[in-house]
Amino acid sequence: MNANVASTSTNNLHIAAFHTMPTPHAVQAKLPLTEAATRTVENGRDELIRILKGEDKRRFVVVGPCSIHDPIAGMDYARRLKALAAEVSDVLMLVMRVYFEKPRTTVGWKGYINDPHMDDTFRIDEGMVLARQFLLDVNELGLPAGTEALDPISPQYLGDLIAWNAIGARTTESQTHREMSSGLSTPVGFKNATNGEVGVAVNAILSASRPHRFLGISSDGKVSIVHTTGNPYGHLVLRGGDGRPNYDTVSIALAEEGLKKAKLTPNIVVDCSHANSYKKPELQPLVMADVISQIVAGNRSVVGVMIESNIVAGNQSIQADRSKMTYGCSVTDGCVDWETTASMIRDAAQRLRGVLV
Ligand SMILES: O=C[C@H](O)[C@H](O)COP(=O)(O)O
Ligand SMILES: C=C(OP(=O)(O)O)C(=O)O
Repeated sequence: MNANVASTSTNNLHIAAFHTMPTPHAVQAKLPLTEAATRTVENGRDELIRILKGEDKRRFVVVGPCSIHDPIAGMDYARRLKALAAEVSDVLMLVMRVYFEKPRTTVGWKGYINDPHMDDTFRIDEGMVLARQFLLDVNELGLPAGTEALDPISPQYLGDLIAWNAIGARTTESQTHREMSSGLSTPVGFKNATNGEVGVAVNAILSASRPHRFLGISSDGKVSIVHTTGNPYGHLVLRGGDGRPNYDTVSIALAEEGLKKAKLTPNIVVDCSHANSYKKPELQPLVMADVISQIVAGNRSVVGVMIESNIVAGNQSIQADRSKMTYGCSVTDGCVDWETTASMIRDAAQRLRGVLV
């Protein structure tokens, strides 16, 4: 690592250091994609695309911790989810939420890549390798992974291991994220804004579907002009906003109308967490049950749901003394516990059997 700042009287006044990162190619060479992981990523993306095209009548569920902070607990969760995925695969496709980058309302821990040791040492170089190892392990189990694409450079390091990307509520309106999405290799779910505005996500889907030219990095770490071809698999994620849910039948009908007006396929994912459950994780089962009722009643636009779930319910603060922390409990948003998650998914599968069209 080096640390030098070429500052002048007008430049880099607030930058203390530049530490060089290993290139994406170097990180990938250290932890290469295996055959089993490649199969999981390719099959996961294909299944998602078939669901988005209406060729596969199942629905997908992006489910897992609000953020990964402990890879041992994360893999414990992944193994449970893999077994559950096999049980419900006739009607539901499960994608594990593997979120490493947290967009904060103000400040706070920004995730496993930014600060993997959770002690403000900010070893992004180590975090990137640890995140890649975790994604490899999840994919080798045969479980596809979904993540939030927040940092526009990270996909060059990790994108080959991701089956589904989200653009978050705080960045759906950002040109940088729309440009990045236009080049991502996966289907991308754009969330409505934190104030509940859905139009920005519809605009994001349109923007990302077109080719763009912008500044980025190549796999050998060179600043480059990136040429993208456009992403045809953008869809809408309703997460509620401004303290109000938006998964009810009227909100979904309005969202469908907005997508159709923009000449987009009305594909909607409902995030059972965030403002849809007033940030009370214990309300997520009610949201999910309501959305499943809409599908059972004939709704075709809801293609998936998202659940924030962990081994243990709720959340906890990060403590310097790790022995005081609860295993398998979120350090960001509160989650439902494993038992609740399994029964939400089993109930949904039970109700969907025989009714999916
Ligand atoms: O899902 C994650 C959080 O809602 C998001 O990162 C914002 O978190 P914060 O409001 O605690 O910063
Ligand atoms: C940050 C998240 O959600 P949102 O962008 O909807 O706030 C998340 O799902 O982790």
